Parts: sequence; structure tokens; C-alpha cells
Amino acid sequence: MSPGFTKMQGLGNDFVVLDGITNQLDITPERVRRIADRRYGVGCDQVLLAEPAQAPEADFRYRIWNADGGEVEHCGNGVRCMARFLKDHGLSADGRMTLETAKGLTRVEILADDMVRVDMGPPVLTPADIPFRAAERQALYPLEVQQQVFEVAAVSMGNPHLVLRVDDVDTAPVAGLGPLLERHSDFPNRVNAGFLQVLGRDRARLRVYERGVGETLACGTGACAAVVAGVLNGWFDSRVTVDLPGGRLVIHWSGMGEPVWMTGPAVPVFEGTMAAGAE
Ligand SMILES: N[C@H](CCC[C@H](N)C(=O)O)C(=O)O
Repeated sequence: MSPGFTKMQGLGNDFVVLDGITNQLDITPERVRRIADRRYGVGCDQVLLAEPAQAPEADFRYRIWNADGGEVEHCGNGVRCMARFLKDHGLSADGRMTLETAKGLTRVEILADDMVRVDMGPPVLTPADIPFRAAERQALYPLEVQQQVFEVAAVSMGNPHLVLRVDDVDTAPVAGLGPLLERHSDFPNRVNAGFLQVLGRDRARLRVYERGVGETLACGTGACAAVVAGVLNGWFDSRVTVDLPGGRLVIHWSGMGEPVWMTGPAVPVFEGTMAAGAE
């Protein structure tokens, strides 16, 4: 029988969280796909694993896999849930912690009202580091998809994002265009595709077709990338409330070289144990 897990969600972006600190766990892409399957397994958008820190400045390391089994660099909703998991399970005595992921260090603080504030670090905009096939950095890039050309922003928050501005997220072609954008050849590692509706200089709506998952109810790194794209294109001031289908994130970015701050919820749903074969 496998060790326990905790099901958590951040604005409906849902996770199976595993404790690799107390337990020795071997996570494989096949195992992730089984766990993430919403019929044959627990079901989730991403699997998150807590591990002992490797970097001296970090309190813990945490790893992220998308439902398709691919390991990725960062997850905004996930890092909030991981911090809450570590605190609730007595693995962290403090509501403030530094978590290490493949993208680097992320500083997290659980606030008095149970919201979680995260220093997501500065955005990466150099095409080669996103990675994105463009010769030089631009605020918007032409991207051809099935003989149509879209103007998109390209931003990495440790993981790759494109941001496409639309008039109305409710009518945006997320289901049809999302998969084509996710696998566009100009993004060698694939990409998360954000559909952004600007409501004002401090308000936005966003839907995200996530790499390795499909459309999720919320995407934390996607909200950060969308605000960065909007600030760089003159659409936003530095503080923006982003309404996603699953709820609201508050994002703050004061400009180049500065970190992106994200504040939002992290909610435990249930504890469980997976039967042999379901994990
Ligand atoms: N699908 C993303 C990882 C999860 C990001 C998202 N769930 C978030 O809250 O940031 C990727 O492949 O880069």
C-alpha cells in the first residue's frame, strides 16, 4: 500500500501532494499519469512531491509533474498548496519558507487570513531562455497558426508562457487554439497558452490552456506571465487582480529586474491512501 497523499486545490487547479521527506518515493511519469487519471486514479492537474532541500538557502525542495507525466519547472498555485501542506503536516514550523524547484528558489508566506503570498522571482524574457524561437526580445511576436497570425507575448516564470490578448475570454477559442499553441514549433519545450482579457489598468480575466494538462480552472504562473506581458505592453499598472474561471489572484510587478508577487488561496480537500495499482 502506498503512503498517504493530500488532495489540495488552488482556485480549482488541483493537486495530489506527496510527502517525500518522511517517505522514500519513486515517482515515474507512468505513476504520475495513473495518479492524475480522473477515472483510474485520484485525479489531478499536477502531482507535487516534497523533498529535503538540496540548496543551502532552501528549507525544502519540491517537484512538479503535469498530468501527462512531464516534470516541469514551476507551478504557482502548486507552490502555495505545497507551503500549506508542509505547515499543516508539521514539516515546517513556520508559515514562511523558501522552496527550491527546478527553476530556483521561491519564497512563500502563509498570511494571517490563510491566503498565501509568493515571491515568484523576476520574469525571464530573453527568447532563448524561455525558450522561444525568436531572434530578439519584443513586447509582442507574430505567431503563425494554420495560416492565421496572432500577436503574442512570450514570458517565462521558470516555465514557458505565451499570452494572447482577446476581447472576451468567454468566447476565446481556448479548446480549438489552445492545443495548437501548446505544441507550436516556435516553443521547443511546448508552452502554456494564456488568453487575456484586459478590463482596466488594474483588472483582467484570464483562461489558460496549460502545457501537459489542457485548460485548467486557474494557472498561477500564467497569471504572473499575463501581468508581466500587460505591463510591458502598457496595458496594466503594477498591481492587477486577475479573475480566472476558478477565482481571483492578486499579482504585483513593479518592472524589469523586480520579482512578481502573487497572492491567493491554498485549500486542503482530503487526505487519502492509494490502493496498490492506483499509484
Ligand atoms: N502546466 C505548467 C505547470 C503548472 C503551472 C500551473 N498549474 C500554475 O499554477 O502555475 C507547465 O507545464 O509549465
